[in-house]
Amino acid sequence: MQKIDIFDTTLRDGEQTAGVNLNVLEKLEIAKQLERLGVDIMEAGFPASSKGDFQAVKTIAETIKNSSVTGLARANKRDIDAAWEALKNSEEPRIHIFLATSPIHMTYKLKMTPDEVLESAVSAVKYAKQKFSVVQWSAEDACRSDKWFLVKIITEVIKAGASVINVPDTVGYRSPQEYGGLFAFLRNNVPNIGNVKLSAHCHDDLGMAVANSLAAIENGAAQVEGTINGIGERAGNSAIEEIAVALHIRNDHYQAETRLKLNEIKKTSQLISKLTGMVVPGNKAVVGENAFAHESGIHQDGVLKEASTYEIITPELIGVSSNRLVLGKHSGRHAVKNKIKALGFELSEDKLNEVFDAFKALTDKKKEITEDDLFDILTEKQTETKDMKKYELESLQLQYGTNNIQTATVAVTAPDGTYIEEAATGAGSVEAIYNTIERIVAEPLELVDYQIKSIGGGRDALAEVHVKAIYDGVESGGRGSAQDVLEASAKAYLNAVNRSIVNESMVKQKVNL
Ligand SMILES: CC(=O)SCCNC(=O)CCNC(=O)[C@H](O)C(C)(C)COP(=O)(O)OP(=O)(O)OC[C@H]1O[C@@H](n2cnc3c(N)ncnc32)[C@H](O)[C@@H]1OP(=O)(O)O
Ligand SMILES: CC(C)C(=O)C(=O)O
Ligand SMILES: [Mg+2]
Repeated sequence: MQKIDIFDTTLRDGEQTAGVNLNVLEKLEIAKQLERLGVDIMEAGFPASSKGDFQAVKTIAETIKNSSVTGLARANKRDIDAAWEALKNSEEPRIHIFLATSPIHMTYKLKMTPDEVLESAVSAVKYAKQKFSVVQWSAEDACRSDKWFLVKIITEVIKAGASVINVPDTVGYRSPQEYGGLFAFLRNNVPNIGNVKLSAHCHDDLGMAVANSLAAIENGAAQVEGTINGIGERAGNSAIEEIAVALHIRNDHYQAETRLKLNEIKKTSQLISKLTGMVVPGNKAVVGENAFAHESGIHQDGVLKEASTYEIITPELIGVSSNRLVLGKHSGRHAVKNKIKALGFELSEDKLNEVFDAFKALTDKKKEITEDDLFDILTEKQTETKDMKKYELESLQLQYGTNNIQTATVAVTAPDGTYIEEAATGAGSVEAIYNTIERIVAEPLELVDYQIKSIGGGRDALAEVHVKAIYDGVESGGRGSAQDVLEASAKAYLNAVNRSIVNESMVKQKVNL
């Protein structure tokens, strides 16, 4: 099994993400977590770029013991000196010098000839080698460079003292086949390539960063660079967690491994998302909120029977406690039944069908059905008195205006089966509804208490209303839940009426006995 070094650049290339700016303490916290994750090398920043970054790299270099710490430098003495001052007290002082080698960058950005670039790279590496035990050199924009020029400059910087050669796809331009091919080409054509480690550094402009990094490994890269959650300049860098998990899950194919503690991945991802403000998309591979969530009935059924039917990665592998079966529009009976059991309910097949129907009806109104929603359906279904005829809400309509008297129109089916529709007004919407219901029901009705709360969280949470009312001289509690507070209010009031009717009839039955 080949060992692949993980070079994490979350604190340097990751921090180059537009809008991200980490202070020293935030960088230090991330560095400690990267050390716990077990990255081999962390690039803590670019010491010459600012006082803050210099201080961050120095603090991290002096704190972290179980990962090597490095810093970026341009090919000039000032940057190399700044890097040395920041890194000299680290366990293994290591510098990362870069210089662009592509015609586009040399001509327009550096305004240097290839010979000047070669000379500058060699003298920077020689200078750095007098101070640092490990010098890494990167050919910026290597993938748009002339490959024979790459051979020439890499040969010379190795002679000058570089022990790691990085071949970045700076603008995410290459396909996996091409990028892997470039590594094979360099291995075959740079005479002293055997003296160094080859490193891959990919960007995600065309969505191929991770695939390219894996292709580099297949063609001799012994180090891969990237960031957690794939953050970074423009479309970002290779996501380290994806590379590491791919190597682990497909080690039959890659025959390579890292020393990362994979069960620290989720925590690391969450910390970095929190401190950078870069939200991880739900469908992101490995660390997305939905990476272990199943919504559709056929998948949920499969996962309940055997998780590996639809999971190639176990949640525990990356430090997530369990998968999630999300109850929603696409869920089937198996998953609902499983959740009902987990909530402690034993239902007959008939009751299960009723609950399932109510569940499906709710999915037309709500995206995700929470445990609280299901519990609400279950308690409603378990406690309803089926054999008793009662008032049922058919429709509710409100006319509302901030400075108006409110008007409600309520339609119900009465216990004798007749359809009744009434309208009434009130100072508020609930009062208008309750005045209308009082007109509908046969006996006098009086509201004693009204309370409302939400079931679960979120904007689409169900509303639950509890009332106390006296109907025909009998006091009863009533409850109603619905996504709309006014519908829940109407249901609760009618429920109180129905329960008074039931209570009254039970008392009568006892008297008759
Ligand atoms: C591919 C990458 O990710 S490379 C890393 C990119 N990261 C960053 O740029 C983040 C930090 N950068 C900064 O804070 C600033 O750019 C600094 C402090 C480094 C430099 O700032 P300034 O001196 O104002 O220069 P500015 O950024 O405008 O221009 C860059 C200069 O460096 C030169 N340069 C670029 N790369 C290199 C290199 N590898 N070696 C030497 N010089 C270089 C450019 O040609 C340009 O030189 P010029 O001023 O003679 O035209
Ligand atoms: C500094 C270099 C390695 C870089 O980030 C790139 O080329 O993308
Ligand atoms: Mg980069």
